[in-house]
Amino acid sequence: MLHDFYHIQGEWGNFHHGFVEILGGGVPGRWPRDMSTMSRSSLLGGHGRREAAGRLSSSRRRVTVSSLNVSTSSVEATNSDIKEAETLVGSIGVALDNLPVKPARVQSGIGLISKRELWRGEEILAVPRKSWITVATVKESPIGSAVEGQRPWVCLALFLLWERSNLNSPWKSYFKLLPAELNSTLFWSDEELAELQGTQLLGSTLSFKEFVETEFERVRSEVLVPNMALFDPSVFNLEAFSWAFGILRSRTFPPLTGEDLALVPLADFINHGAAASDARPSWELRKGTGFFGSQDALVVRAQGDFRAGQEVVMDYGAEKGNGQLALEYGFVESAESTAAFLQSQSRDCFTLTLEIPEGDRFADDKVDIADINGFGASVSFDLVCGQGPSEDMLTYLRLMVLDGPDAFLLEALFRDAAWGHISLPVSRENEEGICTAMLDGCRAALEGYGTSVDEDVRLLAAGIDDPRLKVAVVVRLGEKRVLQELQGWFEAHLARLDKLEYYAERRLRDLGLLDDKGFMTPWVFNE
Ligand SMILES: C[S@@+](CC[C@H](N)C(=O)[O-])C[C@H]1O[C@@H](n2cnc3c(N)ncnc32)[C@H](O)[C@@H]1O
Repeated sequence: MLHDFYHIQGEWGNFHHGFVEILGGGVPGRWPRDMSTMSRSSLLGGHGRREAAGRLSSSRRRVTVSSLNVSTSSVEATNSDIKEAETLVGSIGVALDNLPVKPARVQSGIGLISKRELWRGEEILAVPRKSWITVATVKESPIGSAVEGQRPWVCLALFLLWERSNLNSPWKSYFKLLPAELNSTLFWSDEELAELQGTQLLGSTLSFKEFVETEFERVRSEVLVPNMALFDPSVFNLEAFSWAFGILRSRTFPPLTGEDLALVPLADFINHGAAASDARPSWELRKGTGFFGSQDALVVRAQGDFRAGQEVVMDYGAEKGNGQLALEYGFVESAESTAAFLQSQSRDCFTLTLEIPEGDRFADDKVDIADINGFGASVSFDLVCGQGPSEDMLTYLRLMVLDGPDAFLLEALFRDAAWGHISLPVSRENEEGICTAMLDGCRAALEGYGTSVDEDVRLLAAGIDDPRLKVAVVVRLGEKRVLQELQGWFEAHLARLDKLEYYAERRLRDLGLLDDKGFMTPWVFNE
C-alpha cells in the first residue's frame, strides 16, 4: 500500500520516520528479514535521467547541488531571475521596500539576503494566504472539478503543470523561477545511482520512483484520461508529474504540509543552512482575524542572528540526515573542508528497521508486548553517530531474540511488566543473541556497499568535481560510519557480557537475597 505524500518513506522510512514509508519493496535496513540481502536494491528498471517535461521557460536556471560544503555549489541564478523574483514579490502583495530581506543570487540558486541585522525569532516576511497555492486554489481553477477527491499533493502537482503554461497566471513570475531540473536523487541517471550501491538512499530513491510512477498511473486513469480536453498528454506525462512531485517535496515545509499542503512563493526562496540556531520552525502560520481584511499569513522567522548582507537560511529539518536531504532537496550538508567533514558526523544517519519474525514461535506474545509499549511488529530506529543504540532499541532487540529459559517473561502473567524487565539485560544468552544479530547485520550491510570507508575518504580528500558524485560519496560514507560505530558498540558490549547483571541476579537483589557484592545473603545460605 502506498502512503501519503509526507510519509512516503521506505524503511529509511523514518529516517526520520517516514523517510520512506513507502512500504514494501526490499528497502535496505530491515532486520532480521533481509539480514543477508540488505542494501542490494536492484538498479534495473530504466530510471534514466529525466528532464522536466512540459512547457518550460527557456530562461530556466539549472540548479546544481552543493556537496561537501553547501556553500560550494555551482548554481546559476541570473540577474534576470532576480528581477523576476522582485516582480514576484510585488505580485503577491508584499512590499519589497518594507522587507528586511531581498531575493538575491546565492550559491544555492536564489536565496534571501538580509538588508539589515536580523535577530533570532524576528519576523522576516509574511505572505498572505491569497498568494499561496493551496488545494482551495486548485478547486477554484478550471481543473478543480476534475481533481475532486484527489490527495492534496496530487491536486497541487497537476495545478503546477496546468498553471505554468498559463500566460495570465498570477504566479507567472513564480513559475518562471521554478528550477526546470532538480537534483533530488529521484532524478539521477542509472549511472549516477550506481554510486549509491548498497545505500539506504538508493532504496528510498527507488521507492520514491515507484511511488510516483504508481501514483501517475492511477491519476492517469482516474483524472487525465477521463478529462482529455483539459489535460494534454504531452504536458501531463510522467516526467512532468515527477518534476511537480520534486518541486512540492523540496519547497513545502511544516506547518503547510499534508492536508494543508501549500506552495508559498517567496517564503520558499529560503535555503537550508547551518546558521540556523533556533529549534523553533522557521515557517509559522499566523491566523487572520478577518477584521479589516486581515487574513492568514505564512510568517517566516529568522532561526538565527544574521548580519546585513548575509544570506538568511533555515534548517530544513534538524532530524534529517544527509540521505534525506539528498533525496528531498538534492544536496547534502557538511563542513567547510574535508578534514572538518570527517570530524563532523551530525548528518550521518542510518535507519534500522527491526521486526519480530513472523515465524518466531513466540511472535504473538512478542508483538503483544511491543504493542502494549507503543511499538509494533516492526520498528524503525534512526541511528546517528556518537549516540549508540537507544534504550528502546536494546529493549526491542532483547524482545526479538528472547527464547529458551527466558521465554517465561513472555507469559501473560508478566505482560504488563515484561518491557520493564527486558529494558535491562535478561540473560547472558539473550544479550549475546542481540550482539550476534547486530554484528551479523552490520557486517552484511557493510558488505553491500560498493566502496570502503577508506576509499570514500580518499576520494573526498582528492576532491570531487561532480556535485552528484560528491553527494553520493558523502551519503554512503555517512551510512557506513554509523554502521561501523554500531558494530564497535556491539563488539564492546559482547566483551563485557560477564560484567553485566542479569534478570535472575536483579530479582534476588530486589528480594534482598543478594548483597551488594553479588553474594547470597547468609539467610539464603542457611536455607
Ligand atoms: C526551498 S528551495 C530554495 C530556493 C532555491 N535555492 C531556488 O533557487 O529556488 C529548495 C532548493 O534550494 C536548493 N538549496 C537549498 N538549500 C541549499 C543548500 N544549502 N545547498 C545547496 N542547495 C540548496 C536545493 O536545490 C533545494 O531543493
